[in-house]
Amino acid sequence: MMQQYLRLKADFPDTLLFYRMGDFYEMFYADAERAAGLLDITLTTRGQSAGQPIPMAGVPFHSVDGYLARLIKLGESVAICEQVGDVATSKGPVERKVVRVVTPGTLTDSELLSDKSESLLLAVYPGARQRIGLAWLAVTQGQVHLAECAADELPSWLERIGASEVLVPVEAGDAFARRVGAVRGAGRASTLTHRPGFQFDAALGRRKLLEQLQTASLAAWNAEDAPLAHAAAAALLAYAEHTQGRALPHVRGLQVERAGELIELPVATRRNLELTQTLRGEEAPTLFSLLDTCMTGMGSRLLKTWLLEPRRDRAQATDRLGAIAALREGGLATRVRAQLKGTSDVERITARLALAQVRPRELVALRQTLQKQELPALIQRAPDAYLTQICTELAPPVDAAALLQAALLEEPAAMVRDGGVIAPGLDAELDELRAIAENCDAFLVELEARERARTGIANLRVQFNRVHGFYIEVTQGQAAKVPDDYRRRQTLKNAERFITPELKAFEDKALSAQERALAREKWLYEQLLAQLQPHVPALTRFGRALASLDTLAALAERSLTLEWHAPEFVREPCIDIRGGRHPVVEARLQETMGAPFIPNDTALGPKARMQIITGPNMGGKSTYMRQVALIALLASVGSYVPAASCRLGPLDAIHTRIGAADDLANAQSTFMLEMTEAAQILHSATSQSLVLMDEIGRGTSTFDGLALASGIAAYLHDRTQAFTLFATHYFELTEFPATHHAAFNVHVSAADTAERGGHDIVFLHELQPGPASRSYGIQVAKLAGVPAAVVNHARHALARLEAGAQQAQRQVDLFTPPPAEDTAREPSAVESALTGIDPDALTPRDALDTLYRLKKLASAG
Ligand SMILES: Nc1ncnc2c1ncn2[C@@H]1O[C@H](COP(=O)(O)OP(=O)(O)OP(=O)(O)O)[C@@H](O)[C@H]1O
Repeated sequence: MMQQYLRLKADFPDTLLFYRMGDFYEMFYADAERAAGLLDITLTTRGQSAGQPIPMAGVPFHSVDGYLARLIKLGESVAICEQVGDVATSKGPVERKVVRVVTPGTLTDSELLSDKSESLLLAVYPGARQRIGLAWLAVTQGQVHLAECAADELPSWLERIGASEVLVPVEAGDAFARRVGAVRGAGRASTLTHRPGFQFDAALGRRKLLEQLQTASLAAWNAEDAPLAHAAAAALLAYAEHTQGRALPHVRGLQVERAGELIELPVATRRNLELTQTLRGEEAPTLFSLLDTCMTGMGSRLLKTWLLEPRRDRAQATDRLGAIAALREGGLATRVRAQLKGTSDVERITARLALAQVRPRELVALRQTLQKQELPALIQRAPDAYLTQICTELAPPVDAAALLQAALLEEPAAMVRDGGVIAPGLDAELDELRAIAENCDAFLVELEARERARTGIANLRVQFNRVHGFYIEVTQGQAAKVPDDYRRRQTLKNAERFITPELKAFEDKALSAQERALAREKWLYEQLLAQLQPHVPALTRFGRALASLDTLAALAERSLTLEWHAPEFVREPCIDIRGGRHPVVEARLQETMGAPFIPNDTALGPKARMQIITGPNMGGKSTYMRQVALIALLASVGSYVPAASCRLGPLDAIHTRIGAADDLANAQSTFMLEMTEAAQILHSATSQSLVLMDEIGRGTSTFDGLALASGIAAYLHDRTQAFTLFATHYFELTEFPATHHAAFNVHVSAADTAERGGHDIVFLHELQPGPASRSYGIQVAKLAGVPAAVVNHARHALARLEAGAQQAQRQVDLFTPPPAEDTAREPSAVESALTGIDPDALTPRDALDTLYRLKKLASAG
């Protein structure tokens, strides 16, 4: 057995091997030690190897899912090795095989996956000339994504995709693997898996893609000319198949992603805007948690993708807005959502069906969803092209529903191996075998009565247990009375157990009937899955249509409940918002204090591109800036927005630089991080980007900070010309608009409360034109509970500082551009002459002449 184990283990050196032995999965040697540590299970030993006991640890097979979940969370992969041979007939250890490998990027079990997010597998192939090929998929979805990028763009792609597991060629080297491994997507590190370089083969990848898509060309997807992505796809598909132990018949879609098509949302932006995670890493409250009232997991997952992948082109967003408008009419969204309630996760169930991993109860859930016919009727008359298209895709494959109806019990067992899954009437043989097993009880009662009469033993009992099978039990006192045809099976303290030829014959028949019924059910279930395979593409389409409808209906419901309005897309560059609100802050205010959110307007256009925002701490600057970004994002996604109206011009990116905690993990100081993020923005923002700068420069000394902030503002204003919201505490910056035509001052208002002698403050949260008149730091400190002595001290110190500053009357002009560096200066006559001289070619006489000439030139210059 150990030889068999070691042979199997040799194919999975870096993966924990769960080796099935009876009711347990066992691990040996280093695997056992590692798993014992990770799972906190007992480490024992079994047998010996080279005189040493072999370490062993195991988990019961019926609770394996819980252990798998924990290992996968820790980034481990597990190869599941099952007994595939017949225990009864095999000589030596029963044949075993690794049936699937569970890895972080290829999960399919519903127990291991989150309902609301995908687990993605990504392959990265570094090609020639600093180009990189990327291919990724979720095994539970039907689509492969391809992309190619320059080497320096790789980190942002990795962050955006946020894969759970990344495949890299072994040959790419440690430095490359470290670079890939260092990037954290979606707030977590991905597991890095090395694959042999030959698997990253472009020709093979193209062929595999053609096979998956069942077509002769990739041209329809615009994917012919992407050899590096094809190479990545080869490794991706090979690995996905390897882990599932079979082909992936449900993967039938392809999408090529090009950097320029999406609105760029760098990781800092996603984090700062708290799109799917709060700054503290929690799931709520975020924009996603506020929006996600979807009725199904597939709807929620689709909504998340929509939120994170808005397109620059507005066609898709316009379609969605049209559908939402139609769903808002006459309570249609409410009726659709009522129908969607209780809908099963068709997308995942279909994927698991395609991989033959689907459980009976999932199929019953699918059947119920397929049998619901009301949805198409509900939306078919809605006057919207997108909804009409969804409606045609919502026609479920009727044959699949019929197959499921005929084959499965109403409430089947959880596992096929337990039996009790297949409906009566499907298969005559199964029905017969079941009848035998069910008639057992009647036969036994009858046999007991007969044997009591024959032997005269009144307390004789016919019984069954798993170890000994059927037996007749007689107490010790009566044992002498048993007839000759009784054979002793077991002797207990107070009783003897016997078997008779008749009972033995019955036992053989009953047990084998039960066993055969189980085997028959398993076979019938496999047949059912095979019969359902042709319906996989239709089911995939059906699932996608349900998910889209669910997402749209949720957005419609949100827009009604939260009183949002449709945005308008325009060609001219502008961000024009009336009565804009921050949706998450507004919801929280309402929940916690029942207080209203103060709406604010934003008017950015070619002549007014930059707002310099001042005002007290706690005044609402950050909230205001984020709300503008969120409204622009929501509009681009194709959702209604928290504003009375919104006109939005072209948008290619949303950049944010907002103070965050030190990134200690990456050993960067706050200031270093601040400048790195600022540098990235200055390099990549364009005149169609929206840039949020919150208190840039505050991480260093006042003069340094102010100087840098003014430099950055000038660069964004003059060169980048992006729409910029620039919040600052440097009052000096309120002078900036005086010399920069497209910049203007606004401030969040606050008022002194007169009744307390002007020493307290109320925040009005209203955005008003012009600079703030003064700062309120000391009042805010007082509000925060800083001791009165400190506040008093500060107030006096402030008065002295302000008086001193007035006396000095500094006249530093921060915004005059620095003198241009004299790089383009013409060379002087002497320099030109010097360039023309070749000293090695000069005779002493020439040299002397040249010297006189140069001297003359110099004096002339
Ligand atoms: N428009 C608004 N209406 C109602 N309440 C608001 C509004 N804007 C902000 N607030 C409230 O004020 C709090 C502080 O807002 P915010 O963090 O935006 O202030 P800030 O000016 O950026 O402060 P700091 O300069 O200290 O970062 C918010 O948490 C919110 O509760």
